[in-house]
Amino acid sequence: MSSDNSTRSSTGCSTTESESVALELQQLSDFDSDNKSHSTIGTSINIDSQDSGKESRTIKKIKKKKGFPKKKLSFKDQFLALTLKNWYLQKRSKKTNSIIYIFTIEFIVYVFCIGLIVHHYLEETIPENKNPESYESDILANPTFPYVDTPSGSPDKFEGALSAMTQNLTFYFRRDSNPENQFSPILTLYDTKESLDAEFFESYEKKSNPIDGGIYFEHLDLSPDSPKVEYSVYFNSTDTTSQLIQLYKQSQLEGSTMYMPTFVNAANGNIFKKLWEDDSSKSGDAVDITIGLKDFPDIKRKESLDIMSIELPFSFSFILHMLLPVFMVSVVYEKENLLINLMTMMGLKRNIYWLVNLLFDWALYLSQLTVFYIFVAALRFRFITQNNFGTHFILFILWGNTLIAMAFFLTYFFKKVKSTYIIGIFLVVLLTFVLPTYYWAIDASGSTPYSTIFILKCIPSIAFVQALMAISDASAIGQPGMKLADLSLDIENPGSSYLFLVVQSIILYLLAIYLYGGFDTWLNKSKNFIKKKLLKKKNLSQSNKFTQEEEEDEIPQDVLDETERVKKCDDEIRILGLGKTYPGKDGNPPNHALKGLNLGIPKGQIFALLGPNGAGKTTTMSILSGLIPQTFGKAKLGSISLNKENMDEIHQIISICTQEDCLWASQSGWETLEFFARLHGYKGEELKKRVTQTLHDLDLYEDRKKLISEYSGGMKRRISLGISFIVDSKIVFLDEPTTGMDPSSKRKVWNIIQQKKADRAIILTTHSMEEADALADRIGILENGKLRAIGVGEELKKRFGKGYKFSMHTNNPKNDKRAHKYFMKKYSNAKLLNSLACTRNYEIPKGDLLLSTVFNQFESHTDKLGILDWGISHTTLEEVFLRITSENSNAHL
Ligand SMILES: Nc1ncnc2c1ncn2[C@@H]1O[C@H](COP(=O)(O)OP(=O)(O)OP(=O)(O)O)[C@@H](O)[C@H]1O
Repeated sequence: MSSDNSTRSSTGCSTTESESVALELQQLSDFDSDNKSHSTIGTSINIDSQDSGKESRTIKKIKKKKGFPKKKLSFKDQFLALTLKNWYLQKRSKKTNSIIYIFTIEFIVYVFCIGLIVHHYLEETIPENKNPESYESDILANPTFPYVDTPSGSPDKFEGALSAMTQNLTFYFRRDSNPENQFSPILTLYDTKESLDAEFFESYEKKSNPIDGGIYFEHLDLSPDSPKVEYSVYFNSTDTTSQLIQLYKQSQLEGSTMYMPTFVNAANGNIFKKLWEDDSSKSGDAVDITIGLKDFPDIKRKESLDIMSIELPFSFSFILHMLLPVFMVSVVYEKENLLINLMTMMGLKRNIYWLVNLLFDWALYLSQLTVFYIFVAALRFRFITQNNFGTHFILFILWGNTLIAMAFFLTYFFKKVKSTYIIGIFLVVLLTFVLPTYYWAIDASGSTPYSTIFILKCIPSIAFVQALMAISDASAIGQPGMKLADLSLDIENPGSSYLFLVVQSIILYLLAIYLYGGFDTWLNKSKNFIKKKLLKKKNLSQSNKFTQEEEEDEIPQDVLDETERVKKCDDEIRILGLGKTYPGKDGNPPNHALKGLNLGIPKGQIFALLGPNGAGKTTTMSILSGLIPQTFGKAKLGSISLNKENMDEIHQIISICTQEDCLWASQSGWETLEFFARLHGYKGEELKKRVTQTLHDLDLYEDRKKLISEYSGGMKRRISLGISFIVDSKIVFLDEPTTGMDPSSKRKVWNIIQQKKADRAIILTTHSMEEADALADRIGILENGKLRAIGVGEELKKRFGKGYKFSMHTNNPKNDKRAHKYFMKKYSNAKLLNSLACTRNYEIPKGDLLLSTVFNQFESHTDKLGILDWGISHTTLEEVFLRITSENSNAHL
């Protein structure tokens, strides 16, 4: 088996491909003179970025020697290009974000309209004192208040009241209507302070059947060991009564018949009585009694129901949460349409991409916040009038930061815009209603352990809503509002939520950076160190496994020659032993998609990489453009070695026309090209000229203002091609650039590619043999991850073609038979391929035919044999392709 599969190498030895790869890798020192490591068979397979430190030193040297492109893509240019692109997209974001915006706007209108209606029409009247501060509440706070007998008839009523006091009842005394009993108070019980207030106010307004006073127990604990009582005495605030207060203060009570002190005495007397009745041993002990004096309510304040204080934590947190899917969608859209990859391959630095997105998200967030503040300020909601501005503004800023961090982090897990919308809205409902309601419920129970509150506040939305609720509560009716000084780090205080939000945003940003590979350079160094130390053995065994499998294949001479050439050449693109193994999934074995490719492409050349589906063409392009890392092997683009550390430099010298059209549907053709040109630093007139010229070349100038979504498939393909040529890159990758184009567009595109090749090295993959024939200076046929043939098109046809194709067309069936007889007589080795309606096609083996002889033979017999038309042609590239690929697939069977 091995002898059958061996082929003669240039030195005359029998060589297999795996040996050759090993050999090639041993000679990597020629390929990269500064890098002398990794040259043994086993370890050389895994060269990737282990030598990153050395590599960067190497690059610097080479840059000096060969003149690395002086014009580096600048931060400013990239920032400006991205900002303008985002601005164009935002202008038209109605299309992409319409559902969210409509939903949000409707909700805002709904909430604020209800707020307005309630604010203006559902007013509540609250009685209160004109001057509530006029009496000190503790003037009677004397625990050893003297006992005074209550007026006749009243003690019984106090008894009843006191027994009911355990339920915090309020009561008042009304003068008996019988003039004889006018100093005998009548006791009336009320169960709420509000109803008592209302009764007092009515009595004050009517000035008839006046109420003399009342008592409202704020605190009543008659436990024998530590009794504590707190109550307020209401009285009618007439001049006489005011004087009485003065008298009372001076303890000039003897002989007084006035009611107010009497009430106090009565209340105290009965409290003591109640206490000491049960335990006479305590008789005479001091009891902690706090007594306040309250004027009758004498004015009515109209207070509208401040709906915002009640619903704001939920409604506004919902509105702000709705920005989460909006933030996510813009990134996921660019991920789904491979736009982030395209922009990166075209030289965009990822950190600038995220920075511009961050700024745009902030702009959107702050605009929503401004709308909110304008509304609440215009309507004078207590949330804004009562609370210190800093308390809520700081909270909203911290929340904005956390929300954006959360959006960045979550985008990593989404691939499709549709699922982002659906799951995003579901998340919003969960985060704004379900979880906070749960938190509210358990918080209201008052017995939640600190640890539970802590865990719940680890969810960013709960930390935010908790703080918002606390600030709203602090400014609810009757509350003074919140000041910055009120904030603390206590877990139940909103201040702790601020800290939670800061920590959460930092964690989320770090996670997002990690997931998107922001720490890769740093991690790679550590990983490589560990790999070197610990996993050396594992790598060796994996590499050998692959090598053994490959030993069964033979390498054609032209491929071997190319390998030798690449080692010594100075081509713009040099690929040596490049391989890719995709890990096996769901129990499938790993897929060796590329098995040691050796190839060199000089400047000014178009190289067509042909191959059947799954041959490894796109994998090759993806590795070279840095989209995926190689599993083994090396490549150099210009003077830069292909590895992770050098990707930024590589992206500055390459451009790509991807297999899929990676375009923004809501950008115009002009804007798309302008964006990529700006990315590469073109400005002003030069930029305009370039975009105009490219659009003319692509025959799209007339349609430049149309949105990409209105372009046909062929037009989109042309714009994709335009992207790869609008910048001055040294290396261009064209992945099936003319798929779906009509023949005339195809030819135009071929012309453009031909014109642009002069100072570029171009790799073209295509399934169109006609295209490869028309464009390629050299052709490589890839099959099952290996190069099966390489050379100039004509050479390949000669080498792999079986001979010539001859066809003739006669004027009638009789002549058709005669002509066939004549032909077979002259070329007995020829094979009739097909015959239909007086047209016959033959295949003539190589070497049997001299074109001048054929010409003489048939030109002189055309009239005799009734031949209307005849022709002879070489084997087509398609036949070569089919032959090479079918031979190899047969060999594999
Ligand atoms: N991300 C991936 N994960 C696993 N296997 C992959 C992945 N991408 C490609 N492959 C496999 O690698 C092999 C080469 O695929 P590739 O896309 O490079 O072929 P291709 O020559 O470009 O094919 P086509 O002409 O259809 O575009 C195929 O077997 C394919 O299934």
